[in-house]
Amino acid sequence: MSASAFEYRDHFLKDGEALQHYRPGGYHPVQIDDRLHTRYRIIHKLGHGTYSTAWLALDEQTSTYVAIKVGTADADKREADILSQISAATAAPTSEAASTLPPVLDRFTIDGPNGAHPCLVTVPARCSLRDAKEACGWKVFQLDVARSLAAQLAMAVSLIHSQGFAHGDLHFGNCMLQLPRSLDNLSVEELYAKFGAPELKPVIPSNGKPTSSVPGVPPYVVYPVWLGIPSDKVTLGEAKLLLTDFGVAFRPSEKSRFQSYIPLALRPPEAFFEPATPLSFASDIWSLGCVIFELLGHRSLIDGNFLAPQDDITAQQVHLQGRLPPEWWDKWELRANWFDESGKPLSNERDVWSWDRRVDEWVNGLRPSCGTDLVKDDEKAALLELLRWMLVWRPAERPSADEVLETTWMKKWALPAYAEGRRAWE
Ligand SMILES: Nc1ncnc2c1ncn2[C@@H]1O[C@H](COP(=O)(O)OP(=O)(O)OP(=O)(O)O)[C@@H](O)[C@H]1O
Repeated sequence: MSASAFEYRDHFLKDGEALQHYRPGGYHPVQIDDRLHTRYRIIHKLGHGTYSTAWLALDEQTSTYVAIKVGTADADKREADILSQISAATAAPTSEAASTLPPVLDRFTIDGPNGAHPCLVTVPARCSLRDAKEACGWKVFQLDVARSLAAQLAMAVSLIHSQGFAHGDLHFGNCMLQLPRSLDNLSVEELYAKFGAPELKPVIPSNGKPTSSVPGVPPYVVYPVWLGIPSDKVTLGEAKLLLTDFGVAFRPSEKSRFQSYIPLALRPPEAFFEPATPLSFASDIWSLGCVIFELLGHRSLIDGNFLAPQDDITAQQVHLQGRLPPEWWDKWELRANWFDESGKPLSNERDVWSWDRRVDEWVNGLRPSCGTDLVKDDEKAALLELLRWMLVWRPAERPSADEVLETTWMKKWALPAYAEGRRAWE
């Protein structure tokens, strides 16, 4: 019997991994209280992605909690290598940016019914920035918190780039908030009392008849634990970033990468208009600009869920940055649906969202109602100067991550907020 012959007993299971991925080459059927690599006791589920399930485990040798990312058997196995290479090169204690990357605490392979699964042991995070925002009605961060996180993210990207790697998947779901180490003071029972014990959803054959289970399919799936916090409640002292998911990171100098894996709304335009030109560090800079906006705003810079077509995304980008370079403009087949030949939008003025409008309404619009500071005019001007540069059409004209850190907005607003936050961590 294959995994497709199974379903959850609870048909409305949200946040559960799709059962059909429990198949040869897919997920490993991890269960609560499993002991991995003889020392890691599985305590709870943290989440799942396309290529992994992630688990909270107790390291019985050190009595600390760790996160274990258990890859699918067909996952690219290089993530731990890449992280190890970057952290080996940044072991210098002076590298503040190194604390924004997950340490590789251990790595091993599990041989299971679905194949050999790479396992990466690292620190557990509190929640992603996306989940923190989802948990907040206003979908905002306090202004200083947003500034500090933006500085840390730019520092993390600068560090990765300095080691020759591009991240390739910079988005809100891969930016996490660090968890205070005080979690280690909790026993497993106390942790369950505080955050909830694992909720198990039985997996049953779709014909409903009891049958012996298939080794590659777990007898139950687990709801992920919520260790997180609503975005507006994050204090400056708690705003410690962890940039995760190096599953598609790459070294542009070693191997050309043409395909972008990043969600369309944050995907740089060269991925669409120049599919035969390799992506590079500048592609991360475009996405970083989008994430910085999203940190400050209650909405993403480019409006687009996974259903939004590429042309709709391109049209919004043109509303922001003006006419495309001529060779791209000519290549854009559906251009005439949105713009005349001169680049003038065909839609109503109220449907055209300029940089100014996006900052006034999407960054500042809700801030008075939820009692957080506004981005004032001098900061807005510096922020727009930075974002316009990061989202320049031609990749070669975008700033490097180091240049981003040298801009007025970073030096006058983001880095000072980060420095103030650091004092609260110590
Ligand atoms: N260190 C961690 N601490 C807490 N949760 C984590 C951690 N690492 C991963 N997760 C959770 O597991 C999920 C999957 O992780 P990740 O995005 O790294 O996996 P992936 O399979 O590479 O996903 P993608 O579909 O983005 O390629 C994350 O969205 C997050 O909820």
